[in-house]
Amino acid sequence: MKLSALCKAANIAPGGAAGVADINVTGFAIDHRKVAPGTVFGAFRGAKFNGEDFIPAAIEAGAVAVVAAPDAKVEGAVHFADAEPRRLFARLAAPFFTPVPETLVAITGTNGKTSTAELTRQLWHMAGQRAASIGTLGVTTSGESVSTGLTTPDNVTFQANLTGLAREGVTHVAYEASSHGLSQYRIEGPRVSAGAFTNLSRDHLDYHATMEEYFAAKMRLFDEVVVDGGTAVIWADDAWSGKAIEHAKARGLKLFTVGTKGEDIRLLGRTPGGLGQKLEIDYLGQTRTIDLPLIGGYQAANALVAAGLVLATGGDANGTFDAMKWLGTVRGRIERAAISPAGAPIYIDYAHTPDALEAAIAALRPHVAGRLIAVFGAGGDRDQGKRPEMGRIASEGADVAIVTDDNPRGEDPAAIRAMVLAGMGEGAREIGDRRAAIGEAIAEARAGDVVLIAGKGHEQGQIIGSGETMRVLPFDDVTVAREMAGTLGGK
Ligand SMILES: CC(=O)N[C@H]1[C@@H](OP(=O)(O)OP(=O)(O)OC[C@H]2O[C@@H](n3ccc(=O)[nH]c3=O)[C@H](O)[C@@H]2O)O[C@H](CO)[C@@H](O)[C@@H]1O[C@H](C)C(=O)N[C@@H](C)C(=O)N[C@H](CCC(=O)O)C(=O)O
Ligand SMILES: Nc1ncnc2c1ncn2[C@@H]1O[C@H](COP(=O)(O)OP(=O)(O)OP(=O)(O)O)[C@@H](O)[C@H]1O
Ligand SMILES: N[C@H](CCC[C@H](N)C(=O)O)C(=O)O
Ligand SMILES: [Mg+2]
Repeated sequence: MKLSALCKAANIAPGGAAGVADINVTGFAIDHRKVAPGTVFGAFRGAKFNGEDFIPAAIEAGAVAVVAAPDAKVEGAVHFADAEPRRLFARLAAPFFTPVPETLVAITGTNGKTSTAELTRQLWHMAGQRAASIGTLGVTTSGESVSTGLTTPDNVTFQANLTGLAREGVTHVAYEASSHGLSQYRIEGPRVSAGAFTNLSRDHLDYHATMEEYFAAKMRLFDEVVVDGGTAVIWADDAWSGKAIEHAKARGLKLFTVGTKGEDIRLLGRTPGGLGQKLEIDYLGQTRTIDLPLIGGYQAANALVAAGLVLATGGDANGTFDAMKWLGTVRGRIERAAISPAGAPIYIDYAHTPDALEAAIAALRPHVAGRLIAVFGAGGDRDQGKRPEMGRIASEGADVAIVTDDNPRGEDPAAIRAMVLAGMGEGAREIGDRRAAIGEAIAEARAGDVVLIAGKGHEQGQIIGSGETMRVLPFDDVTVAREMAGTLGGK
């Protein structure tokens, strides 16, 4: 594709550079090691590196244009200059990455992005659409799931994935917009019909200075990313929902609110059952009952937001609400892994924030006749302030709380556990080795008890060390829970 055609399609002036018309563009890269002849290179100032340092090497490798800050030094290639080069790069790349699926929706919020994206995909699939989700679980279609390593992949991977999916015939994609992804313009480019906000609570305060800054990063979804005239689907029951609604209104988006305070899908009642729950909702003045085969108030919220996204993008109401009774468990989100020898169910959940841990405990509480035994930890090289809060929530909410390791990364695991334990009352237990901690919880469980293993969900490894010494030791909570239950005589 000619660079001039890209500029025209993206409505970008190439800054008076001569010869743009004749330049052939063969691809886009943000890492100079991926530059080939004909590539447009995005040189960004990052947390670890200054991409501008690699401009000469990128040009040497054949970059024909460089998107970078105005004061970057670009010699021997066209310089697309902008104070926000990541955004300009995404816009310039968008016409290159075609086709794209017709219907794109993005989900932001501290917790519930993966679940909502995946449940949206399932609802579309059941409505006969070719659908995919992109997020923490990777790129998921009805046939397979391929990991990308990040929740929100970099912009080139993201746009290339969308084109790949469209070529396979996928027309509908729901994807997660993490705050890192939003603040780094990783998901900019294609046309996004609707955005959803699930909730906001403490996380990532190592990356964002304050909760307000963290919220502002998320609100770029409504302020800038969703297309003019698109829809904002908002979970209305969160403390930050009112502010999210203000952003959507200020931008002139259509509002679709969901929850007990929702105006579009109003949750009237929720009754937990054995393996699921009954939801009573009001939609357009009509009361409906939904048999949701997932447990927990949090998963009810995510399923209803997913339904909101489907309806906001043209889905049929009767079909969508009916299909909710067939929704499948999202991998690692209140997923039942095994039954202990004494008959206690063992659930795996991805709760790695205080609010999520509270939600996971609340999800299981109605199913506990005896004691709730929780095994949990906090990740290394991440927000430290959340650790004692997680400790407090586990010791208040669970009957037995065992602190263990969860991806210590570059930190001393014992020091992380000590910070978690600082928030816990008497009786807190500490077993660093995750396998041993899971084993102890399962061995201890009696009939009527429920075991919760929180923090790693779908993850397949324990990350130990950082930089050159980083190792990922294979570890899967579901497998370990089954092995431990099996060894002890459960199933
Ligand atoms: C803090 C953060 O988000 N970092 C991500 C970000 O880095 P950055 O833009 O700051 O880049 P950098 O590494 O400083 O490098 C600057 C630029 O130089 C380029 N470069 C760098 C080295 C080189 O040799 N050549 C070269 O061209 C890089 O490609 C980059 O464009 O962009 C990189 C390229 O896409 C990511 O790999 C990197 O993710 C790191 C590994 C990471 O751990 N990110 C986590 C925190 C993250 O993003 N998590 C979120 C949220 C999770 C959640 O949902 O809670 C996620 O979306 O996954
Ligand atoms: N709507 C919700 N409200 C409160 N907690 C939730 C909600 N949805 C999920 N959770 C909790 O958060 C955990 C992670 O859920 P999920 O993976 O869907 O969120 P996420 O936003 O994608 O997380 P991440 O930022 O790590 O990608 C769940 O296992 C659960 O404990
Ligand atoms: N997207 C989150 C995942 C955390 C998962 C948890 N197991 C941990 O390692 O803290 C993060 O990178 O902060
Ligand atoms: Mg996620």
